[in-house]
Amino acid sequence: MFSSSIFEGNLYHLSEKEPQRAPIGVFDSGVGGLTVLRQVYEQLPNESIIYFGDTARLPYGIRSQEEIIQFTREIIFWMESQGVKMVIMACSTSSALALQTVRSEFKVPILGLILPGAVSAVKAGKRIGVIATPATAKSNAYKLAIQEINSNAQVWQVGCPEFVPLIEQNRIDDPYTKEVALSYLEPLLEKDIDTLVYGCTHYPHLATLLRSLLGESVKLVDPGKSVVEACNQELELLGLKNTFPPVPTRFAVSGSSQQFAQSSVQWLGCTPMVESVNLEHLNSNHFRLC
Ligand SMILES: N[C@@H](CCC(=O)O)C(=O)O
Repeated sequence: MFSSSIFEGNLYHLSEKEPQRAPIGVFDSGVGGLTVLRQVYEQLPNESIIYFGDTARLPYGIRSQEEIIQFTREIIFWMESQGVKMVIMACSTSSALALQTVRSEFKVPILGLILPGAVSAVKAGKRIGVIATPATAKSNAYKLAIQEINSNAQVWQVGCPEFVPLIEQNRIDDPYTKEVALSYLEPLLEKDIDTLVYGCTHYPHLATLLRSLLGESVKLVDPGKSVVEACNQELELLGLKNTFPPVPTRFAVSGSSQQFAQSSVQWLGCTPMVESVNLEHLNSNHFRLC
């Protein structure tokens, strides 16, 4: 039953009595992962979730690969200690720059956004634009994954350094955000793209604005939706789907819990209880030994 899992050779040996009841860990640098959480609520309503936002260290998109790998390790190490049965990297930057490295370092299955997003992009079109953080765009992760699936697909990527800070500051309706969005989309519109991939989980928060600038003909691909579909399949394959009533989502951040509670209320529709978690004590020593 396990043999067709993509985690073959890296199986999570669950020792608890009812592993299905364990939560799924979902993480991002900030509120971006809430767009993935929304998909989890829609597609996997029975699952319990631990959401972590690394708000003390965002934005990730201008960090080095070494930093992103280290932050990702610390978060997954913490999530494992909280007993998660699976981790969804709800962050394209971590998925692009850290997934390959950390997947072999942990027992817990870890899902990233790039491959599921690329599969959906290839189904949607052939002239594909990707908007992403500078680190993700520079990594070429989406472009390589898309062209590996369809070598005829044409892919143009644009790094969008201003989007994450604007979204985290809740400046979505600010005219300046529209100006910035137009400058990022213009080169893609000139290429006559038929599909646009949200190469960062923060960007679906700009869906209304982006749709108004793109017109109706360009298809929007949300890798967050695709990774949750993949998660559903993995849970099924591993016999880990929760059949019990879920517990309320636990929210944790590395920065100010109050600030996160305030900024996430508009996306969640309620004010969450948010814990502050200090990942510093998990620092390098443990990982140097790995
Ligand atoms: N949500 C982001 C992280 C962006 C950032 O912190 O720069 C991503 O998907 O890449």
